[in-house]
Amino acid sequence: MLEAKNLTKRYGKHTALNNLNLTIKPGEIFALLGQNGAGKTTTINLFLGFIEPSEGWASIDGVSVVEHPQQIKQYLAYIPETVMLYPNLTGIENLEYFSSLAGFDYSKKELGKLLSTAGLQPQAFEQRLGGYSKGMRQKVGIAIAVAKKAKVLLLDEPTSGLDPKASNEFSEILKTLAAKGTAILMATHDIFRAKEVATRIGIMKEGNLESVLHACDISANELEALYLKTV
Ligand SMILES: Nc1ncnc2c1ncn2[C@@H]1O[C@H](COP(=O)(O)OP(=O)(O)OP(=O)(O)O)[C@@H](O)[C@H]1O
Repeated sequence: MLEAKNLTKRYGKHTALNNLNLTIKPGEIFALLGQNGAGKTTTINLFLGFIEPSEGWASIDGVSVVEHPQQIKQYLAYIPETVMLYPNLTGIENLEYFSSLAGFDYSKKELGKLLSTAGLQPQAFEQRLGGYSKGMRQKVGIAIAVAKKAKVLLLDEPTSGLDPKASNEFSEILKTLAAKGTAILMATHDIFRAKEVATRIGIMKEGNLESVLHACDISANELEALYLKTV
């Protein structure tokens, strides 16, 4: 479970995130929408412990991000817009390396199964990452998250630049992970993808979480209209 309580980040006089109160339960996919500079990445970076809050706190399963940064790293997986992996290693070698860093020792067969579950085609397993498409790299990122048994998945613009098919596959994988109990927070500019994949959607403006909706209560067109009205 992800929790933010009065979470605030200021840079000098500028408030990047203002008094965020948010709980994301296991099995939930929460999509954060908002214009450039709304505070989406700041929110994710506070959960990751990349930056410290000015006020309030962020926690994962009740464990404070600021007080227990090492413990938090075991709980979460992060998929940025471009997943950073080793281009000279193959898909399976990257997965092996990153899961061993997290303390897991998988057999080749288990690693292959993890990559398959993330949607990667078997012929790509032994190919170097340098030749992978963005969608393929995202799948290795997902496989790493599953290999780490991450309770929480943080994603920053994960589908930007993916073609519609890859983006759709990615959404399906997120839904499968959520169904297994992962709590997912995803920052995105893609209103339609947010409506399609998320259980709840938050719209941010100038550091404030202006509204939170259940995806099932609103059509994509209504969401777009509300978004445009809010930002
Ligand atoms: N290191 C920093 N120093 C000063 N201001 C910062 C810093 N990082 C972010 N900001 C400011 O905080 C605000 C929120 O930025 P943030 O990156 O969270 O927005 P965002 O919603 O993720 O935008 P985008 O969609 O462009 O990624 C912006 O006004 C940004 O300029």
